Amino acid sequence: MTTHMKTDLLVIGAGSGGLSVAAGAVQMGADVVLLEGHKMGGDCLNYGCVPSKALIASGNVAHLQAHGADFGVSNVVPRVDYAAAKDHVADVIAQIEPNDSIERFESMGVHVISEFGSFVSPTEVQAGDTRITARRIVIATGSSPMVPPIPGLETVPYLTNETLFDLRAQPEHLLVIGGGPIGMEMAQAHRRLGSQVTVIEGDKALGRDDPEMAEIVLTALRSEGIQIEEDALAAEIRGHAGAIEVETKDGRIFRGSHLLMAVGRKPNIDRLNLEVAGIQTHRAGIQVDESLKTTNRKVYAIGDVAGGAQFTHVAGYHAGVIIRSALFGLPAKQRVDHIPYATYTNPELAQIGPTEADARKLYGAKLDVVRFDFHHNDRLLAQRQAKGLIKVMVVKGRPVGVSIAGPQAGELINLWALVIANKLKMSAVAAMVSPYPTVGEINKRVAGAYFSPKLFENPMVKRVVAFTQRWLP
Ligand SMILES: Cc1cc2nc3c(=O)[nH]c(=O)nc-3n(C[C@H](O)[C@H](O)[C@H](O)COP(=O)(O)OP(=O)(O)OC[C@H]3O[C@@H](n4cnc5c(N)ncnc54)[C@H](O)[C@@H]3O)c2cc1C
Ligand SMILES: NC(=O)c1ccc[n+]([C@@H]2O[C@H](COP(=O)([O-])OP(=O)(O)OC[C@H]3O[C@@H](n4cnc5c(N)ncnc54)[C@H](O)[C@@H]3O)[C@@H](O)[C@H]2O)c1
Repeated sequence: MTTHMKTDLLVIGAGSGGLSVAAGAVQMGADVVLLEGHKMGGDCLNYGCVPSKALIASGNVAHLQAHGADFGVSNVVPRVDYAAAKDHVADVIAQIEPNDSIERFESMGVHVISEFGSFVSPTEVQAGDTRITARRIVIATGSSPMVPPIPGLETVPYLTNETLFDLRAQPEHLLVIGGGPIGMEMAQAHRRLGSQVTVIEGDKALGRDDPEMAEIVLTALRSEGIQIEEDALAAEIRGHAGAIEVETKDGRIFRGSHLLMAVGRKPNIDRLNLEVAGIQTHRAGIQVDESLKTTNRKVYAIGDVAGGAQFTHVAGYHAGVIIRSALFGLPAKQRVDHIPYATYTNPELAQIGPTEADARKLYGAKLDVVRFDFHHNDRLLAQRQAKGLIKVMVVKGRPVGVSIAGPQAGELINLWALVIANKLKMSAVAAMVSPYPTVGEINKRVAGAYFSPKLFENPMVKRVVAFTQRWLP
């Protein structure tokens, strides 16, 4: 028997985006129903950011143990218990889980229904035995690993981000198809935990990033023993559990014990019955306008399913944009120029705004690019980690883009996220006093590098100083 409900706001999907909308809207007084058909917390908590960063942390500990000698502490061969590392991953998830739990959201006043939702009309969604009519609906159903139709793939056991973190037996040799962020992060974590690793990338590894910055990371990863094969499009897969073979289009053959597929994502739209609600899609996801409204003006789509940048902080940002519009009826448009992202390899890779090549196309001769090499940073020298580069793309004194490759790049980009979000100038960064010796001094030093030619190589400044010095008492 179907129960009927009415609500102000119906949120479909309880991942990074849906939870943020539900929490914000209910605390502002809206009546909110939240549907989750699988696990509260979505991909980020269960199969994405959280487990991947926890496994990277295990790998980093092993790496430190093996590289103490440079610091006067003998190297040891780390004794890795892969299953125990996975226990650590599960424990980290368990620590964060209560924040995303049904109990927490119900205690806030959200009505949570543990069912998948499917549109039955432009304003109604069926979830199990419940039919919900809502004034506004938010689709936040995320994405899933794309599994391409490579001949033979269906005949071998393979891992995705949804199964990797449950694997208890350490892969002897992990083959990773796809050299994007998922592939490279998991390749390094496994290498550091003692597996042999081969990355098979059809184009360029870390190909969305500035090639000069990506190269810094790839060189470091190769030096740890990760085999990274580029222009290696996987074309055929053969074998069985423990002995898998990948053949590329140009005939190269790679053999390993396990296979991880990390070739991108597909939007979770199959169950939604979008046609009945008049919601159009494209290849990457649900079609949305700048205010994140779909082709059904009462329905929004946010996060991964909206087909733009696929990051947890983007889903959270989208939530803020649509709350303004759905709850207060105010105009709200998303910005994309101020969205940073980072890849948590070691060294890390971070980006905000256009890369140097894209900025040159956009701004031509108006663009200044300033660089600062990490080997000038005393703190990183003390830690024997002083390899990296920051590049800032500046137009008329304002940074429009920043690329960072090096230790803590993901932390360093935070300052530039503030600067670009608030359209601050390079002078604001140069005016900051940064504590010595910190890695963060890099940000101030690159701003200094922008001004130093203007100050130190300027004949007018030299003339003014010489003149003033003659007259100063
Ligand atoms: C391995 C990996 C590592 C990552 N690392 C990072 C990182 O370090 N930093 C970062 O910013 N991002 C990272 N990401 C990306 C990040 O996980 C996603 O961008 C983020 O989870 C998207 O949030 P979302 O709300 O759009 O979707 P999700 O978090 O995927 O949530 C969608 C939810 O909707 C539910 N659902 C689907 N269909 C329905 C339906 N019909 N009815 C009801 N419920 C439904 C799903 O079960 C799911 O729980 C990573 C991703 C992966 C795979
Ligand atoms: N640190 C982070 O924030 C983080 C970490 C992991 C994932 N993510 C998110 O998840 C998304 C998906 O990550 P991803 O790494 O799966 O996808 P991706 O699209 O970024 O990279 C996939 C790679 O696979 C390659 N590829 C595709 N088909 C291939 C084939 N047949 N043979 C060989 N290579 C092939 C592509 O050329 C590409 O380089 C990211 O774009 C990002 O938004 C973020």
